[in-house]
Amino acid sequence: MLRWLTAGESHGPELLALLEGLPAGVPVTAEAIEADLQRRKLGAGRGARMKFEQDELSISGGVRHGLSQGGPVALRIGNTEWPKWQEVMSAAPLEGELTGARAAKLTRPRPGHADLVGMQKHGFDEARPVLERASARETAARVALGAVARAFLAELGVRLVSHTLSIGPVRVPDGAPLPTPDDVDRLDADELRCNDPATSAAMLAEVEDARRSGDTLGGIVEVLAYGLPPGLGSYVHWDRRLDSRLAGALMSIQAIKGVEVGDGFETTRRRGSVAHDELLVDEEGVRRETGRAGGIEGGMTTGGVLRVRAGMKPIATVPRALRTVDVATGDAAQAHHQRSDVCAVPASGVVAEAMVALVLADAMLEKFGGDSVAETRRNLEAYVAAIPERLRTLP
Ligand SMILES: Cc1cc2nc3c(=O)[nH]c(=O)nc-3n(C[C@H](O)[C@H](O)[C@H](O)COP(=O)(O)O)c2cc1C
Ligand SMILES: C=C(O[C@@H]1CC(C(=O)O)=C[C@@H](OP(=O)(O)O)[C@H]1O)C(=O)O
Repeated sequence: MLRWLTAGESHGPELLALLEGLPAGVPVTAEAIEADLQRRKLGAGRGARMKFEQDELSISGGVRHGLSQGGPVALRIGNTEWPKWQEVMSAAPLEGELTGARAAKLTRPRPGHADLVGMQKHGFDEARPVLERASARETAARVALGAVARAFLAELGVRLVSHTLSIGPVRVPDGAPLPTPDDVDRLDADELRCNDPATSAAMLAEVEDARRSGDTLGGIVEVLAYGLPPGLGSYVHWDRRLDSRLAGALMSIQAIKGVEVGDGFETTRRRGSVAHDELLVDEEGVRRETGRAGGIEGGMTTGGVLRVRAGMKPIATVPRALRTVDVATGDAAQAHHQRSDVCAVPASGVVAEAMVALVLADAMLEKFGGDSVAETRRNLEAYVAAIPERLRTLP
C-alpha cells in the first residue's frame, strides 16, 4: 500500500511531501522530479509567481545513489517567496503587532475560494491562514510525489500523458486523435498543452481575452495511461474500485469540480449498441477497437488505454472582484484581490497526471506487492503470463 502526505503553506519556508510504501530499487533523481515541477509551472494564464518561483527541491530521505531504499521517500520544496513572508508566516509566537505591507488582515473573503468557510470552520478572523494552505501551491508537492510514482510505473512498463481538452467554451473537436506518451515534449512546448494546434490558438485567444477583461477561466484536462495490465482495482467493494479511487484523487485537486471516466457523460446520451467497447477475438487474443469506457470496466483496468478527465472551475480570484462581506464590519464589500492566475488548466493537467500516477502505483502494489521493484515486476509478469492466450488483451 502506498500512502502520501503533504505539508506546508504557500508563503511558508517550504512544502514537504512523504511517500510511504515504495519498494526498493525505483530510480528516483532530483532531475526527474525537478523536470515535472517545471512542467507544472507552464501554461498561458499563469500568474506572476510562476515566472520566478524556483521550486527548490531536495530529497531528504528514502533514496540512496539514485534508487529508492524501501523507506519513506521525503521531499522538500523551498518556497522562493519565503524571505518576503518571514514575519507574516513565522512559526514563532507573535510578539506585538505585524507590520509592513503584508500585515493587513484579509477580511473580505473571495467567493469560490476556501476563505469564508475556512474562517468559520477554524475560528479565524481573516482569510490568511486559510488561503495559505488551501492554495494550489500545495500541488507542487503532489507533482513531486507523482514524479516518484511515475518512475515506479515506468519500471513496470506504464507511461502517462495528459493534455488540455477545453478552456472555457473552446474545445478540441470530437474525434481528434489522442496523444501518446511520445507526445509529452510537444505538448509541454504548447502554451495550452493542447494536442490540436488550431484549438490551442483559439484557447490562447480566449485566455488573453479573459485577462484583458479582468476575468478568469476554467476548462477540462484528460489523462491517459498506456501499458497497464488488466485487473487493477476491483469490482468487489466500493472503495476498491479503481474508477472511484481515481475520481476521488482527481476531485481532491483544488478547483476540480467534475470527473469523467472515458467518454463519461457523453456515454449517457448514447444507446447501448454504440456506448460500449465490443470485444473482437482472433487467434492472438481479445481486442477492443474503441476505448469509450476509458479502459475501466467493473472498477478494474481492462488492459487498454486508461482515460480520465477532470473539469476545473474558473479561478476564484477574479480581478473584477466579486461581491462579498467584510467579516470585520459585517458590511457588503468587494472581495480582496491578490496576485493570481487567470487560468491554470494546463498546469492542472500535470497535477492530474501526478494524482493518477499515485493511484495507479498504489493499485499496482495492491495487486502485485513486492519489497523491491524487481519483485513487483516478477509478480506482474507471472500474472500476465498466467492469463490464457485466447483471453489476453491486445492493444
Ligand atoms: C494549478 C492550480 C493553480 C491555481 N491557481 C489559483 C490562483 O492563482 N488563484 C485562485 O484563486 N485559485 C487558484 N486555484 C484554485 C484554488 O486553489 C481553489 O479554487 C481553492 O483552493 C478552493 O478550492 P475549490 O475550488 O476546490 O473549492 C488554482 C488551482 C490549481 C489546481
Ligand atoms: C503558488 C502557486 O499557485 C498559486 C495558487 C493560488 C491559489 O489560490 O490556489 C494562488 C496564487 O498564489 P500567489 O498569490 O502566491 O501567487 C498562485 O500563484 C503554485 O502553483 O505554485
